[in-house]
Amino acid sequence: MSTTIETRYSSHPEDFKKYPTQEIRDKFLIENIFIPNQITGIYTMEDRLIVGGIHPVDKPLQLESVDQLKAPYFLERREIGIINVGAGCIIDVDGESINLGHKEALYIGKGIAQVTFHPASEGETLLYFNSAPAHCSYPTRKITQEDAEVVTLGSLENSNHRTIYKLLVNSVVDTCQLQMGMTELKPGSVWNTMPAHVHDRRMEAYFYFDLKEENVVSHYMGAPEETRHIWMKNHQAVISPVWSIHSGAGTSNYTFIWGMAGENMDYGDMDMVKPSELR
Ligand SMILES: O=C(O)C(=O)C[C@H](O)C(=O)CO
Ligand SMILES: [Zn+2]
Repeated sequence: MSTTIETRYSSHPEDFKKYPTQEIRDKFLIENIFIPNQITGIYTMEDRLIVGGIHPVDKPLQLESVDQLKAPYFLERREIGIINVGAGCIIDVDGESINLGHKEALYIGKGIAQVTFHPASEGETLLYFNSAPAHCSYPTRKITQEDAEVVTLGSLENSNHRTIYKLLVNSVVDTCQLQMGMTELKPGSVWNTMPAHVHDRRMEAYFYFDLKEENVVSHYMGAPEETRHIWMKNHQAVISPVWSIHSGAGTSNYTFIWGMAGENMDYGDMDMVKPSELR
């Protein structure tokens, strides 16, 4: 088996307040996203999102069903969004070969039985993915940065100047409940998602990359009135339950992928929190 998925259960916001550092890390941080010649991930009970990585090195990897799904194939009742954070590579989707470049996204809908990831001919193959339960089949689509809905937010003065590429959102592609995109911080800016927000309608996962070995991100989570932080490195992901803010400050700029699943498909549906209200 080259596909291994670990289950993580949900946490109550009142219990979360009592967690020591290691328990917060064990329950929310995903430290090892890329394992050579493996497809690995976490099946979180937060909206049943699967968060993972695909890292073929010297052989193609096939997306296989896992025990948690009790399904003949992975996408029998699911959709998946994949964002390439490594070298350009080929993905076979039901016999069609798709070339996916760096920072491009691929949406594959429910009902696709055969998905194979090939190692890049040059450079590392690093594919980050989110997968959510799906009620109907939408067509497979590659989404480039040119196809994305792009917004630039923040300012250098507030250390939060960043460009948001909305890749898998309902103005760009049809999905059942998955939304994904990528936010690039400009040099000199370190804060993402500040002012912070929550959205009871959708959980979220963040994956940090483009971060040099010596740099880290302090990711903030928890209810706005009682936050905690998790120190994160390059190529690590974090689960954000619906009651939690999700924001971070790095020791340099960086890029991150956000992905959401849940009740609605409205990217802008956020309950904003003023920086002065955070505790
Ligand atoms: O930097 C930001 O702000 C974001 O990227 C916010 C995320 O897209 C998000 O949290 C969407 O709900
Ligand atoms: Zn959010």
